[in-house]
Amino acid sequence: MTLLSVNVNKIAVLRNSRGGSEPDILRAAHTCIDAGCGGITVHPRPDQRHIRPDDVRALAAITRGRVEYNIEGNPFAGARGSYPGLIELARETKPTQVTLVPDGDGQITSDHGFDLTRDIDTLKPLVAALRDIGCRVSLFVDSGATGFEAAVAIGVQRIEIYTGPYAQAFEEGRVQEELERCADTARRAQYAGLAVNAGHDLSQANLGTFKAAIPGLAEVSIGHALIGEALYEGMATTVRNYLQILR
Ligand SMILES: CC(=O)[C@@H](O)[C@H](O)COP(=O)(O)O
Ligand SMILES: NCC(=O)COP(=O)(O)O
Repeated sequence: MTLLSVNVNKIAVLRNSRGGSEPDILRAAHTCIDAGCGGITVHPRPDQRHIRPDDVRALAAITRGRVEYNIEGNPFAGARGSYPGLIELARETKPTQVTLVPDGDGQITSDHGFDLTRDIDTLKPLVAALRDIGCRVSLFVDSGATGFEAAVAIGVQRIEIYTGPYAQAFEEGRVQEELERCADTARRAQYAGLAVNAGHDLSQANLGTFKAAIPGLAEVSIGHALIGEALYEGMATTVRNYLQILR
């Protein structure tokens, strides 16, 4: 069974749009956990547009001993600002897994993975620091990535395949080539000794096809589509509840 880790960034986007504490990110996480998800994911960014350091800490407390906790981000992000930084947050909160992602500070969302051949020396001390803290370490990579043996040699345990291009291809009805690229990437990573996660723009529409093509897929982290779908699927009940009050 592939573990579903729900990314709750978008709950925080909504909350931050008004200030205050609604919608409550912890209530949302509890709801996902009670519904049976296997993990909660956050991707704090240095501009704190959604997940803030206090959210990272509070979610660590409610996930501990119940489900996996996955913190994603660029370890160098906000290096010059007041944002505590990914490694410091991991040291404080001890998540199950840290997924390193090579985002720029102001990037609107993640849109590429590491080049393992070029980035491996930079990653080495970070991976070591995270392993010392006791976190599983995963690296965000594009389909078609190479250099998995080198990643294993520095202590990396998983990759997360960036599925944005897969989701785009699926929507455009030309999925086969990108799906095969993802499957080949997963096979090579597994052969090198890495477990394989996947994420970005996965949805109820495109997830089944992806899972069927990737034997042994360990985890998917899903936020944007899942939160949007939850709005649609919960909307009718909520409207009916309001109408009941107004009778
Ligand atoms: C690494 C990845 O694909 C996700 O974490 C995605 O970037 C979500 O981040 P945002 O919610 O900030 O777009
Ligand atoms: N790692 C991917 C993730 O956490 C969620 O990405 P998305 O579903 O918000 O695109």
